[in-house]
Amino acid sequence: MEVVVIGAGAVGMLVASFLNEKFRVTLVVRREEQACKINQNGLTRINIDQTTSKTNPIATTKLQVPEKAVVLVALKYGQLHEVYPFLKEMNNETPILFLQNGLSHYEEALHLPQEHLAFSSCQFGAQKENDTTVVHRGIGTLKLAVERGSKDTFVLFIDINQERFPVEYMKDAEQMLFDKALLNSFINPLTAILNVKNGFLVENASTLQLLEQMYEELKSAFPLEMNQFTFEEVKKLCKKTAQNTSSMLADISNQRITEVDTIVGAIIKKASMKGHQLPILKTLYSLVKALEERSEKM
Ligand SMILES: NC(=O)C1=CN([C@@H]2O[C@H](COP(=O)(O)OP(=O)(O)OC[C@H]3O[C@@H](n4cnc5c(N)ncnc54)[C@H](OP(=O)(O)O)[C@@H]3O)[C@@H](O)[C@H]2O)C=CC1
Ligand SMILES: CC(C)(CO)C(=O)C(=O)O
Repeated sequence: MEVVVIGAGAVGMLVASFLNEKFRVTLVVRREEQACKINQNGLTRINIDQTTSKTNPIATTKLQVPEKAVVLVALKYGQLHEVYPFLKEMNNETPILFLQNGLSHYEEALHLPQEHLAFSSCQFGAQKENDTTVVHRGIGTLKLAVERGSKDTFVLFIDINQERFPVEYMKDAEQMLFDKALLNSFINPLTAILNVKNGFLVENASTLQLLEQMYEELKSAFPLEMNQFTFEEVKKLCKKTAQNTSSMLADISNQRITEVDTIVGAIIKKASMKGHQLPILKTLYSLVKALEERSEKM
């Protein structure tokens, strides 16, 4: 089986490096410079135990997918619109797996013509060190839910090292994405605003209290949806990815537009449709927007 990973950022490089231990992997990158570096030096993954693993995917800037390949989309939400036209024209039998956080891409992806479509919720931490090196910053499950088509098409992760890269198959893609957007709403805005790593949020008494208050606020807006969602899960993810720079903090630090709309904005919208206001989350949303605006002016 061949795998094509579109996007060689933190998640794309980490996932490609694990999959390349078993399959032929092509990484579609945006910059020629990154393609050359990966083709010359390979891809290096720094594992949690500080050991390194080297693989040799093929890197290219050409968006091409061979027959019988599975396509993984590892772009940020805001970058998806650049590849939708290509995905639409691709063979209908080519399976696509989306790896984004947030909710907005769910409905959009459903309009694609492909017969096999899946979504995932990545609970690991990944950080891009440079164009050829990715740091695994927290072992966490990659949850995968097949939205349509056959589950067998997406068994590609099954033989990957389960200790370092656990995978869990989920039934309901929309619920899975919603749960992850909730988790990200706790972690991402606060880490971006305070410029701290994920672990800080549960080590600091004031941020821990704020997380608890956010949990109560969200629970009163989504009592049924959060039936199985405990505060322990939030703490667990902060601890598991303690050393990670959240993707939102990485965006703010690099003066890029964040995914706050598809994550926090989408949760606020859902709550408001049910007649609930989320004052704490709305404040965090505005603060992240303020940081984005400040970057634009710099
Ligand atoms: N980082 C993390 O720990 C986690 C991230 N996620 C989610 O995973 C998704 C990806 O995030 P992450 O990997 O951190 O993001 P990054 O910004 O690190 O990676 C995005 C990559 O996409 C590349 N890119 C942009 N446009 C194109 C294009 N048209 N064709 C090919 N490549 C392109 C960028 O290239 P260039 O470098 O040239 O700009 C960049 O390397 C997000 O939705 C995020 O929320 C989920 C869990 C954990
Ligand atoms: C899992 C977590 C919180 C890791 O930082 C993440 O999803 C992100 O950074 O966007």
